Amino acid sequence: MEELYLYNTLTRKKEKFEPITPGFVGIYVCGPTVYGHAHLGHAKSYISFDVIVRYFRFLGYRVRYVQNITDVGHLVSDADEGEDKVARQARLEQLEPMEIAERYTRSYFEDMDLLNVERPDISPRASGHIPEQIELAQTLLKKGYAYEVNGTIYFDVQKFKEYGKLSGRKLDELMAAVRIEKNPEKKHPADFAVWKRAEPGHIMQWNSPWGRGYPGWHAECSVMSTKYLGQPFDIHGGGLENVFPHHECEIAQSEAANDKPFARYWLHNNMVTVNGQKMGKSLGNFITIKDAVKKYTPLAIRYFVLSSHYRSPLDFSDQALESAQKGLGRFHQTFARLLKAKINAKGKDETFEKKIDTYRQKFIQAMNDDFNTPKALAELFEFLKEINGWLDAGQTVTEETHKKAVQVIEETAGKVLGLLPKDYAEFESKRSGDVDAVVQILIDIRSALRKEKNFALADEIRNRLQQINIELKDTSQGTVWEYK
Ligand SMILES: Nc1ncnc2c1ncn2[C@@H]1O[C@H](COP(=O)(O)OP(=O)(O)OP(=O)(O)O)[C@@H](O)[C@H]1O
Ligand SMILES: [Zn+2]
Repeated sequence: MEELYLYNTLTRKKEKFEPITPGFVGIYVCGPTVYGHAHLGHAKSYISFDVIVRYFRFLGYRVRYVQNITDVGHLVSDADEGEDKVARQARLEQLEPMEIAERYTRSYFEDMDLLNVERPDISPRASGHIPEQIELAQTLLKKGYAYEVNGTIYFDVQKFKEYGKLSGRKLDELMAAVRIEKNPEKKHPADFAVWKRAEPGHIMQWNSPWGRGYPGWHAECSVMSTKYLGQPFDIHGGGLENVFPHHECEIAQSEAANDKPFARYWLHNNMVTVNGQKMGKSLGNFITIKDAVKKYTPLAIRYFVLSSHYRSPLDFSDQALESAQKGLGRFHQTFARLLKAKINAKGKDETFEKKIDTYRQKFIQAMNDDFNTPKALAELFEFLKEINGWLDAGQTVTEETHKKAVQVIEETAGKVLGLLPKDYAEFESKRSGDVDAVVQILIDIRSALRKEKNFALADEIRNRLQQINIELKDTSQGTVWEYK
């Protein structure tokens, strides 16, 4: 198996990927908080991890991909304060919180399907794992890593010596950095709620050994990842802004509760920005995927995301998306040209086969270097240039080599990057076949008209075809046609 290197936020370096169980990869990625339609920021996160999962599968691993749905517990402020995001939206739309969660979960999957993002293997919901989250709080209390104040269970960060190892933050710095009003219930300002008591009027609440309450935001990811992947598991992913506090807290509570490392590799995607500022629901500077697809094709959005590295920020602009749309258009055009090319010899073309192997290898090399999609795409463009050269006049197009070129594009650009429409090959060959047949009928009628000296009507056929970019050429072998 190829050697794959990935950048691990935990160790701050690129490391060779070694699965915990040979041949298997367990990956957990923080999913959306379902209180609004997904935006282009989400597109970057979930397209990036989709390609990562697809690439592991391409390498031959069996992957279990778990991505949660946050339908409870994510408060308006990441620091345990304010209203629940889903409950707030329910109040605004005058619906049940679970109606909001259901509506936006469906909307999320609709959008991801459009963007050709494969569905995770398991999409667990926070509200479906309340007993597990209560159990986590109980274990932490029993082991002395947590304390109860009036029905809220706080994690005691000072008890967990490694707190800060992911984000590189130190407890005393955190103490100094707290700007928000100090919560008198907490022993240290960085302590966080594993379980919270429900204040009067809080809609989503459950029974617990400490009275009515609801889980803290970080608890769901700790319990749902390990429930389905075991502890430790291979890869934990999410957006960069979740390193602190979310992922730092997940590590603390899971490692404290189970005395085992939590996840081996931590992968974080950078942000989609607008004029340099993070695109976010709370910030109101977002473009929903539903709006974006009114102007750009879903695959152009996907291509836009993959044209920068997942760890690089990506600034949104109409201009950038327009150029992505054009770039992908060129890509599809050449691929269509390859599919439609006339094969004029049997067997293979050794020289071109070598080139195909080289480009396939270069694609793999780029992806093995921390999933470098911009580099992989650049290699594919070079490959397409070569294909154009190969197809240009006078070349022999051999059957086997043609098939191999198509296959390599299908597996790299299609299977791994997801940039080819699902039924592309079928659609293109069927469409070009139909056009061929129809134009041939017109060519035959035109010849008959010319024989009858009805030149006016014959010319009309030619001119009308020209208006739709189909050019007829009268050669010594008869009339042929091509796109202008
Ligand atoms: N602008 C963005 N660029 C890249 N990833 C993002 C962006 N915004 C959110 N994400 C990622 O999408 C995932 C789900 O985010 P979530 O729905 O919980 O919150 P959010 O949309 O960031 O909320 P808000 O926009 O209110 O901050 C997270 O992993 C998050 O890091
Ligand atoms: Zn999470």
